[in-house]
Amino acid sequence: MEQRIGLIGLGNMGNAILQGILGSNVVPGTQIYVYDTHPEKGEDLNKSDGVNNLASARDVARESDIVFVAVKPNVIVDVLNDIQKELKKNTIVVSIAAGVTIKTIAKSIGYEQKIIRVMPNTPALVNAAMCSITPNTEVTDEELKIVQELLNCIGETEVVPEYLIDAVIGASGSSPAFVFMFIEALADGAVKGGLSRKQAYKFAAQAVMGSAKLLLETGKHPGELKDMVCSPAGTTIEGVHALEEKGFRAAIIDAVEATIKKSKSMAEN
Ligand SMILES: NC(=O)C1=CN([C@@H]2O[C@H](COP(=O)(O)OP(=O)(O)OC[C@H]3O[C@@H](n4cnc5c(N)ncnc54)[C@H](O)[C@@H]3O)[C@@H](O)[C@H]2O)C=CC1
Ligand SMILES: O=C(O)[C@@H]1CCC=N1
Repeated sequence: MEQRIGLIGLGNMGNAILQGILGSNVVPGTQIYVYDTHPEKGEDLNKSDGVNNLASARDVARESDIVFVAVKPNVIVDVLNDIQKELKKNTIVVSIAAGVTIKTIAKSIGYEQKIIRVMPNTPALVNAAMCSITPNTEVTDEELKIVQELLNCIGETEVVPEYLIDAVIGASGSSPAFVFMFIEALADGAVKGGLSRKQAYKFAAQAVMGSAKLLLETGKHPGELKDMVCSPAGTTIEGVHALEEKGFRAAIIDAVEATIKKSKSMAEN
């Protein structure tokens, strides 16, 4: 890929995107420009991968054709206002901030700028992210494909209209936290049954990963896959009953709904 890539913010997500791109060799390190207010985050990269660790967000914006802005939602507007003058007409600005709309971004950098909102998740750290992608009307199909190709370095992508990003946050942006709580609870139960903590995490995590893989690869309905586990008068149906009694599904739907509500309220502010 000939585009020069910028990354502003090298925290959990910025660093995951950077490592994914570097690992895939889609773009060489020398064609990547980064800035974080903690410059030490980019220093080692500079030495080992040739990544350009620059002195300001403005410098990154000036050098890049595609700029990923991976800072927290409460600072993104300041960063966008800061870099606005350095953007070229064709520079694509990619925001991964939760609850920050394309309109808010455009207000800072101009309504004619090419903008893409992406909602990734932390499995990006192991190249297993699920990312939604939403371009504004200035982005061409070819440009969208280029950004999709970059994001494929960290996982899977789906294009969605902007009004559905809140739901994506519930389903995949925030949900890794819920899944980790589930794995922790499964392991706690297994430890109660006598399994060592270390083995309990391995059994529980592998079961979650394997189940997700089974669903994705077979395309079967989750209910059908659940039924395949439940032998008549067996062990699993006892556990299913216990979960239903405790309102397991309703608790998860409530959690996703709470996430969506918060995301919408952030967008309104
Ligand atoms: N953590 C997650 O699971 C997900 C986060 N996001 C979004 O990703 C964005 C970043 O989140 P994280 O990586 O988790 O946060 P983080 O706190 O790990 O990283 C933010 C980074 O930005 C740097 N930074 C702060 N102000 C800056 C500035 N003015 N210029 C340059 N760098 C600056 C910080 O030093 C830090 O390294 C947020 O907007 C969040 O909504 C989206 C999906 C999932
Ligand atoms: O909690 C948050 O706001 C971010 C967005 C999605 C996951 N983490």
